[in-house]
Amino acid sequence: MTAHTETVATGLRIETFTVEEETDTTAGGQLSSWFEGVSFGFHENRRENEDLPKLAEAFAADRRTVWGVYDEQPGPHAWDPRVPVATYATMVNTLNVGGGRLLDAHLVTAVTVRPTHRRRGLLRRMITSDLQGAADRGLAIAALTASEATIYGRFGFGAATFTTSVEVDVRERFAVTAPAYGRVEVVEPDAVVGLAQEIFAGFHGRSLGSIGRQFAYARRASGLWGDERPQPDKGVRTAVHYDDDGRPDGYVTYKFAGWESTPYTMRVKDLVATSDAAYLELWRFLGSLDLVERVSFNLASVQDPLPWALSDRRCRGLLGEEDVLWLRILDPVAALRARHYEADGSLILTIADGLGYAAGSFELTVTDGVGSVRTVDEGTPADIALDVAALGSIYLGGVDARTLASAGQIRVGSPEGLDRADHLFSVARQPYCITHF
Ligand SMILES: CC(=O)SCCNC(=O)CCNC(=O)[C@H](O)C(C)(C)COP(=O)(O)OP(=O)(O)OC[C@H]1O[C@@H](n2cnc3c(N)ncnc32)[C@H](O)[C@@H]1OP(=O)(O)O
Repeated sequence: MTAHTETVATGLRIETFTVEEETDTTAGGQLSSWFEGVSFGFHENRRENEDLPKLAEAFAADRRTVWGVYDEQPGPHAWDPRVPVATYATMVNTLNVGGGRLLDAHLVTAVTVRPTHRRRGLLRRMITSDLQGAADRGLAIAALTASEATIYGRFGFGAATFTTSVEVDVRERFAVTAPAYGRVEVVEPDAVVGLAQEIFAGFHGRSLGSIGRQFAYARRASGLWGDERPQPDKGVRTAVHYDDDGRPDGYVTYKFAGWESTPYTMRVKDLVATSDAAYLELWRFLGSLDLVERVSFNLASVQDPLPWALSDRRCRGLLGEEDVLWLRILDPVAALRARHYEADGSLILTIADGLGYAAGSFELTVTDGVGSVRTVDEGTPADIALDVAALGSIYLGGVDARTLASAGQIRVGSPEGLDRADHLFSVARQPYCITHF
């Protein structure tokens, strides 16, 4: 259902619409054509018409708003003008901001601009208009996962959470030393969806930096849906760990890389645990898979306990680190108030924001882990001065203020002020987001 249409440049029309259960999913319809645009932008296969109803159901459940830019003056033989030359989508889900607090965040996804229309300001047009709308609706934070690290800083987003890619040698020398508990069951895909949602909810509530998952996630994790299409991926298997009282406290879904791929490798698709102990039990299970020599996992925490729980820590090889969540603070007062703090103190910070939303000087005072924020006069000497993108990076504690000061991203009023900034924003457990959207 189209909510809004606007001409953005000569011959270019922007349309935003929401997806509902009754949305037309036939080939050539608005939604089907929009998916064609997204698939083109990410170099994926064309969509199968039969998949559309399931994708529409997922988008309706997520309450997504979808944007398309249409070329009204296509050249001769140009592709179907119903297929947008630029796409964009948003939804709201929760971000764990520490201490078990969940804050609604504005999530941006499916951003593409056709090569024939790139670098003419279409992304800028969509994202600035969208961020304004999110700010108007009172959302304090926007978030995305970025295809390239060079795109979103200019719009005020900073990299905020990180994961590591690991490869674990699970041959004879692999052994988890932590005491064993509970039991593992292999579970059928149909049962996985509910279990995955339940276990993820437990993880989400206790994990700083976690983003709530969209409708399709549990289906993809279980193999009911494949990565490319909402059709079963019959190679995906799931094991669920139950604690000593029979409560599910973790699951892992995995897929064999094939007999041609040596060493024989099992790829973890999704691994969610509600406690460190359950996490290690799932690794004990993965290490017990016969005929498998290596297990790969690309969403491990940067503070992964696994090597410390192995009798031979060198079984676990570190391949690299990736940024996951990028945050854009839209309302610094609301965002800084919402966050849980592990230390008390006060700080004056001056924020620069090219788009204006977060610009100003603020005093943050934390008492018993709860922040209160007030605006202060512009001339007030600041302890730290930073761009809103740098604030997004330190907001969850994924990088400390000192590191950003060393990198020239934070200007320091006094060494003591930097100490306080470090103290206030630091976290014992690094933020950990295992949701891509
Ligand atoms: C949240 C997500 O969905 S992440 C996925 C992002 N999408 C992709 O990676 C798919 C492939 N790429 C694309 O579709 C496009 O190149 C996009 C969406 C990245 C950029 O769209 P465009 O319409 O070309 O961007 P636009 O013209 O508005 O550029 C805005 C600014 O960003 C800069 N920019 C755009 N893309 C990039 C890039 N890939 N790397 C560095 N800078 C970029 C432009 O130079 C411009 O800078 P300026 O305003 O400071 O001069």
